[in-house]
Amino acid sequence: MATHSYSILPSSSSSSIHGQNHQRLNFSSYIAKRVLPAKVSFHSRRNYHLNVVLMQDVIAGAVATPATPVENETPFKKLRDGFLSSVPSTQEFKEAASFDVSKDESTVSITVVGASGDLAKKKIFPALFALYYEGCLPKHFTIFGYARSKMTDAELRNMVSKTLACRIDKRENCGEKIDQFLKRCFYHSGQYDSQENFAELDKKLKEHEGGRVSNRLFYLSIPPNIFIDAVKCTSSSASSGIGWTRVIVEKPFGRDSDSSAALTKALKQYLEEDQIFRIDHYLGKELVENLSVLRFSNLIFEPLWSRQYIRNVQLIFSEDFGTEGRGGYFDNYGILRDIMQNHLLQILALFAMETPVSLDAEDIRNEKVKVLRSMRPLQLEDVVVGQYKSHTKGGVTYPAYIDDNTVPKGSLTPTFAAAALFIDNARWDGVPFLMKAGKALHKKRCALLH
Ligand SMILES: NC(=O)C1=CN([C@@H]2O[C@H](COP(=O)(O)OP(=O)(O)OC[C@H]3O[C@@H](n4cnc5c(N)ncnc54)[C@H](OP(=O)(O)O)[C@@H]3O)[C@@H](O)[C@H]2O)C=CC1
Ligand SMILES: O=C1O[C@H](COP(=O)(O)O)[C@@H](O)[C@H](O)[C@H]1O
Repeated sequence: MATHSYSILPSSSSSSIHGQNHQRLNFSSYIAKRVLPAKVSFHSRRNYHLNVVLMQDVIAGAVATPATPVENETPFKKLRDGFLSSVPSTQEFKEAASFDVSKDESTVSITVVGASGDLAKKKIFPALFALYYEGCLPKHFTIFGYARSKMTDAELRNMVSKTLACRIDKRENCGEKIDQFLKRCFYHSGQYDSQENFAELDKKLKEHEGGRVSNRLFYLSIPPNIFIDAVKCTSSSASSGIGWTRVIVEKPFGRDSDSSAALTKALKQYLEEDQIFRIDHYLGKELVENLSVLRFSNLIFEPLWSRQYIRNVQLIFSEDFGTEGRGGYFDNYGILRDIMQNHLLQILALFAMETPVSLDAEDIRNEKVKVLRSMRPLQLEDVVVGQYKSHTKGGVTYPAYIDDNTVPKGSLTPTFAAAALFIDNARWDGVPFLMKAGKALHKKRCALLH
């Protein structure tokens, strides 16, 4: 396990956090169960958290059940029932996607832009395989990896195969399924700003689509500073002529408020809003989904969920590994923009928000926005930043952040940050929300303590 020492960086290299609330698509642990098929809408039927299976057990067991309250048909009860009933089955996902796996003759082509990278390997390909394994992809689908790195189809398949596992309940025919899935995976090497390279991709996609109605999904698994180039080329040279074209945009959505607004404006030049899907995968984690169920499904929690009973709230993210070749992305953003401004801030907003009017995505978003607007601007004296140094333990030497050859020499980008945030409203007045996030720490964990 890598245990690095940290150097504290000068305060000039720290950033203030401006709460933004762009993400709206929840993936279930990166298993985008409602993402892909023909005619599919990215908005779930219930419009909100879908993957809440384990919470029912918690509610039934581990979490104290209060004396049975008198249950009138109150808005709270409706909301609670909404949360409790939001346990989808695979069948429900298929229905939500409104496609028939066996009959639909349209195609879905999924292009993972940045396929050579960390996110693609660790999460996107495994998630796509999980969808395939569960029968949630339509009959005709193709997956293309796209990146600058040179790779053959066979090399991509080899890379992807190392990350696939049958994590789902039934493990029958797993090997066979993996082989079938890999046969649907292809690779095209190109620049992110080359219309010509995207036109070549378009040609290959058309060959696979075979003249059917073709729906295309582009997953931008690349650093945000190249989103616009990629979207521009996608839109001009590789969008679908006879079907929908959609783009998934990763976080961080810009570097600050201005660049975020500029990114939105630029995306709108090439895409309609309903083609853009902004993602924060922490919203699909069980911990996060369970949070809302726990809170809004139990009457006992409501009176306890405030400054009267909570002294502080801690949001902790730590990883026991460093950047490991991701400097090309990470060094431009640092831990504040990589983790705090999006993942931890989303959790904070969900934790602190008032009860939404309904489970509708807009109602939940509105409550989250109110929390963010009530937040006090972060003061420099309430932030500490640091960067991991080299460390030797048990004869093993772990590299410093700046030893990663993808990190620019002398970089001061923070890989660790801790901050105290405050929400100036009646519920949370005076309660510090303490965020801590770091790479190359003692252990991998994400925790919410209060
Ligand atoms: N890694 C993760 O677990 C997660 C990442 N994300 C988000 O996904 C996106 C990609 O992250 P991740 O995969 O980790 O990053 P990587 O550093 O692995 O970059 C992905 C790919 O983008 C290309 N690339 C990297 N840096 C540059 C650059 N400066 N200019 C042009 N191309 C570049 C590389 O492909 P090539 O050189 O072959 O073109 C690389 O393989 C980020 O927005 C990140 O926030 C979100 C959730 C989790
Ligand atoms: O968004 C990101 O998340 C991962 C951590 O995700 P997890 O689901 O494995 O906890 C992080 O490694 C990466 O730096 C960041 O971009």
